Amino acid sequence: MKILVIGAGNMGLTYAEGMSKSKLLKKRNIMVLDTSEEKLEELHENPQFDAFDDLKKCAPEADIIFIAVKPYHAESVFLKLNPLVKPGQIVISIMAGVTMETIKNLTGLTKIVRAMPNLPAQIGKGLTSFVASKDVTRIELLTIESLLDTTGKSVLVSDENFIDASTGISGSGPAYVFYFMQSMMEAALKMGFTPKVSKVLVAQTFTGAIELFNQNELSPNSWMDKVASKGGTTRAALDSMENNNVGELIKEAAFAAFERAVELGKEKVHV
Ligand SMILES: NC(=O)C1=CN([C@@H]2O[C@H](COP(=O)(O)OP(=O)(O)OC[C@H]3O[C@@H](n4cnc5c(N)ncnc54)[C@H](OP(=O)(O)O)[C@@H]3O)[C@@H](O)[C@H]2O)C=CC1
Ligand SMILES: O=C(O)[C@@H]1CCC=N1
Repeated sequence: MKILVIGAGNMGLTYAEGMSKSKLLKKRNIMVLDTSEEKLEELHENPQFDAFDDLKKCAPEADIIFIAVKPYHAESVFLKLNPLVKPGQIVISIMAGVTMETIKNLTGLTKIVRAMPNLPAQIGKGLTSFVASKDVTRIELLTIESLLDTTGKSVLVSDENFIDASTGISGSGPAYVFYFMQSMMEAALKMGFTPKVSKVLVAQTFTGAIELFNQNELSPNSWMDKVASKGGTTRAALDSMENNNVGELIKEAAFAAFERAVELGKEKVHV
């Protein structure tokens, strides 16, 4: 099996590196294509991959074409791929919003997987939701799941709408966590801690809370109750958040990302 990754940015390279460790692949069966001179220079020095700047030289060879360019480059890539592909090739797209229908119409391929990963994939702690067109067989789906799992966990969803929805939760979600961290670090600095100590206070608090949360089935609300003493400091903070509607604003933000993913799917992408 040969895989072509188009777009060697944050996510494309992460997946290329993850998949190259898969037992399903023989050595050097990952081809990577990018348009940036700088990226190509780095890729040529990487012994794990074969690097390309021309689709004609690699697209016909691939069993799986993994597309990781920005959504506004999607159409240009699809139109260049169209005359080069052959039936039976599988496209996996991780581009936010770009629909399976667009991919099918513009590439002419019918075995399509739309996936939504997130940035912690870079350290093997990612979450990828994915959905497949009906032409993808059960065995192919198992192969794809195993490839996606090289960067963390995956969740197969029943409907494409859940890919846009999961973009609002897990795809964009790491940025919401960083937003919260940033605010807590700014508060720590304002209280007089050094940047170094502020970082440790915040990072270890997040790590500890997540590890506790993952230990059992308790809800976040139940964990909040364990931290908050009646009339104490945590209650003061949680009341302040409630009074300022922080919870509702976070939900609104997640829906803004979901809606933006749907919108991206309707926008005409640039050629
Ligand atoms: N970053 C994230 O957390 C997540 C991103 N995604 C999705 O992943 C996709 C990639 O995002 P990300 O990795 O952050 O983006 P990057 O900009 O880091 O990577 C995209 C790469 O593709 C290159 N490129 C542009 N046009 C072409 C082309 N025609 N052929 C080949 N390569 C091309 C870019 O080169 P150049 O820089 O020169 O333009 C760049 O190296 C996006 O569609 C995004 O929606 C999904 C989930 C999470
Ligand atoms: O911001 C974006 O559009 C991409 C998709 C999810 C995370 N990053």
